Amino acid sequence: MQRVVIVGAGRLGMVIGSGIKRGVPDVELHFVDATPEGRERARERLRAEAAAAYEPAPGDLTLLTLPPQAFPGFAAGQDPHAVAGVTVVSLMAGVRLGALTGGLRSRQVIRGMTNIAAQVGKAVTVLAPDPAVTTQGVALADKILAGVGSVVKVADEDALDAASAVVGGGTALVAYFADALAEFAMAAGFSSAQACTIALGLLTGTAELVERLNATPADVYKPVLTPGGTTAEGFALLQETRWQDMLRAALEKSAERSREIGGEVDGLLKN
Ligand SMILES: NC(=O)C1=CN([C@@H]2O[C@H](COP(=O)(O)OP(=O)(O)OC[C@H]3O[C@@H](n4cnc5c(N)ncnc54)[C@H](OP(=O)(O)O)[C@@H]3O)[C@@H](O)[C@H]2O)C=CC1
Ligand SMILES: O=C(O)[C@@H]1CCC=N1
Repeated sequence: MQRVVIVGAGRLGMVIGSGIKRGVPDVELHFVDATPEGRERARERLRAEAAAAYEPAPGDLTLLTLPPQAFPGFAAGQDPHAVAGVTVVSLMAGVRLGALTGGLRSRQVIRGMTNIAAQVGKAVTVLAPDPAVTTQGVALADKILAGVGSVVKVADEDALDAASAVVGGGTALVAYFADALAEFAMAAGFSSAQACTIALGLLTGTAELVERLNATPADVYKPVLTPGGTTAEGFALLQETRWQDMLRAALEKSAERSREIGGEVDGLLKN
């Protein structure tokens, strides 16, 4: 049975754990968490083993879902010989490969980013392996994370700061947008349940169209803009207010914060 150890039973750790339980067969799920509450959460909700100390075994896949700033303290307590036989995937925003490999004193490390859609098997996970990770290590990470959604591999870890913004935070942006649509429907007199049905239909219907038509999102929105019609009128206002530029700027802010967190963690590791 493949052991998967999730370090950090917080929001992301629990979601990934539940996605793995649901979507990946023959996995023995273990949690490590700093607090009794975190460990209890993992035991109760996921019926997983949970411990305070990280005790890796050769062949494990370890997923790091700690707060980035907690990584240096966590890494300092680890025995590099024990970690050597393990493939480690960090899902922490900003923490750079150099910090991960230096902190853990192992090169079997992959920097990744994912999102909470893992809970329903629909995450996108971006992986940037350290060049020294074995083929088996990459294949193991790929197999487990493919069980909770799609996997995208990149050679340059710089893409991971953008991924923090658009992949990690993207679910929040999409839900925030859908929330505005639902709010509009409610303000127009639809009940909260009806507004939710409308928002959900828009999210799933649009996603399915993009998928089934093998299209891009732009391919899907353009045919709705009937010349002289209602949607084009509203879109004109969005374009006037440079709404897409605003969204890009917000994503760039998030990516910048990811780079900044990377710097903070590098600083903590040096001290
Ligand atoms: N939330 C999300 O949607 C996403 C989060 N991420 C990344 O996941 C990581 C966690 O985020 P999130 O789940 O939101 O945060 P949470 O604070 O909910 O989870 C972090 C968990 O780690 C535990 N923890 C802290 N220090 C240690 C330690 N030394 N050893 C073991 N466990 C520890 C915390 O325990 P306690 O609370 O008791 O301190 C908590 O349970 C971050 O690095 C974030 O960048 C990435 C993509 C998406
Ligand atoms: O906001 C954060 O820092 C984390 C990483 C991406 C999503 N949540």
